[in-house]
Amino acid sequence: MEKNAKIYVAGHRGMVGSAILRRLEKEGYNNFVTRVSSELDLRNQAAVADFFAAEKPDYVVLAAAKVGGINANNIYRAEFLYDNLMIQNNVIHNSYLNGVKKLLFLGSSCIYPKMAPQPLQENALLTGELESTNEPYAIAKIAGIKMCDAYRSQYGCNYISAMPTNLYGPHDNYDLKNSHVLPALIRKFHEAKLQGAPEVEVWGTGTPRREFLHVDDLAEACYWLLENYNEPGLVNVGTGTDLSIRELAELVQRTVGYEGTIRFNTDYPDGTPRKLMDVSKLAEKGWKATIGLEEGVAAVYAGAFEAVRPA
Ligand SMILES: NC(=O)C1=CN([C@@H]2O[C@H](COP(=O)(O)OP(=O)(O)OC[C@H]3O[C@@H](n4cnc5c(N)ncnc54)[C@H](OP(=O)(O)O)[C@@H]3O)[C@@H](O)[C@H]2O)C=CC1
Ligand SMILES: C[C@H]1O[C@H](OP(=O)(O)OP(=O)(O)OC[C@H]2O[C@@H](n3cnc4c(=O)[nH]c(N)nc43)[C@H](O)[C@@H]2O)[C@@H](O)[C@@H](O)C1=O
Repeated sequence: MEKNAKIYVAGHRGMVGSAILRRLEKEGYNNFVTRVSSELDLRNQAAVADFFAAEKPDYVVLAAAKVGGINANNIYRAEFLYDNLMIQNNVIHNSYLNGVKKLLFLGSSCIYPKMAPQPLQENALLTGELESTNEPYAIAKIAGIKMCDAYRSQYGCNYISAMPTNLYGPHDNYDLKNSHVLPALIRKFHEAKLQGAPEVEVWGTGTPRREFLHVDDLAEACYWLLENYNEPGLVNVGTGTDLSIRELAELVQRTVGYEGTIRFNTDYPDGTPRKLMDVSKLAEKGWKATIGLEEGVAAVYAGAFEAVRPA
């Protein structure tokens, strides 16, 4: 990308968008276009069309989405499907209409079938049934991947799709009901320590396995992809290692220094039993994650409660 290129980072206030913006700024890019959702609701077709026609960005990073953990995905099923389809349809189609040179679409590891062989290879897409708790979100994200590919094949658009594993980092969402597991556990253990509570509730059985990538590593990968990657289909972004939710809870407990016990509440769903990314496609091209989980969680915990956002 040219250093003076005009780059629209959609969702620049979110965890991922803000990390990508920081990474691009570090590289010397300074011609950004941004809008918060109250200024530009990306579900609004006419407003998005006007915005693209007026701003004419050269590059687009699509990090705006309706995002949440297992509980939010399961409850707000209509919003996860409608909002995400509308946002990505409007942004991708208007990028095409306005000659955007390259667009990066962010999906998620939940696009893969619930029982796909592990580690999850890119070619597992659409080979089996999805996990029910996040099916609406996954269907929207799969549509986004296919839309990028269709616009590439019919119109020659250079639109690429990256599938990050579960993420954490600065500007995460710490809402106890709607967030992902890692910020939720950091907050729960932190508050239990402050209050001297005897136990912390962790959802599900503790046996599901997840992989966690620091968002600064994701931003590094996205920068690399924007500079170097121009292929159809999807590319996984992760660390290639996972741990059980029980092990994760124990890691957070150690980090926080909480001395009570952990209680698993099986009224909450486990979701997908395992989601470990096969990251060999990116590794073969020379990219790999650098921030270890213990180190990343410690750094996030140190800064977390400055970054808590309202529910
Ligand atoms: N967090 C994770 O663990 C993972 C995230 N991803 C993907 O990464 C991307 C970013 O996620 P993340 O940063 O975590 O999410 P956040 O919730 O932190 O940020 C999402 C951003 O999207 C914007 N947004 C939401 N709805 C609208 C709308 N209707 N109009 C305009 N903007 C909107 C918000 O803007 P505003 O702040 O202005 O309201 C917000 O800044 C998503 O595509 C997500 O699917 C993929 C895998 C894992
Ligand atoms: C990134 C990915 O995130 C979502 O999928 P998920 O990985 O299942 O999400 P999660 O982080 O919320 O949970 C991971 C595991 O952890 C357990 N768990 C324990 N205790 C808490 C807890 O307190 N909060 C939460 N949220 N989970 C907990 C929880 O029961 C589950 O077994 C997708 O919907 C989709 O949005 C997506 O793309």
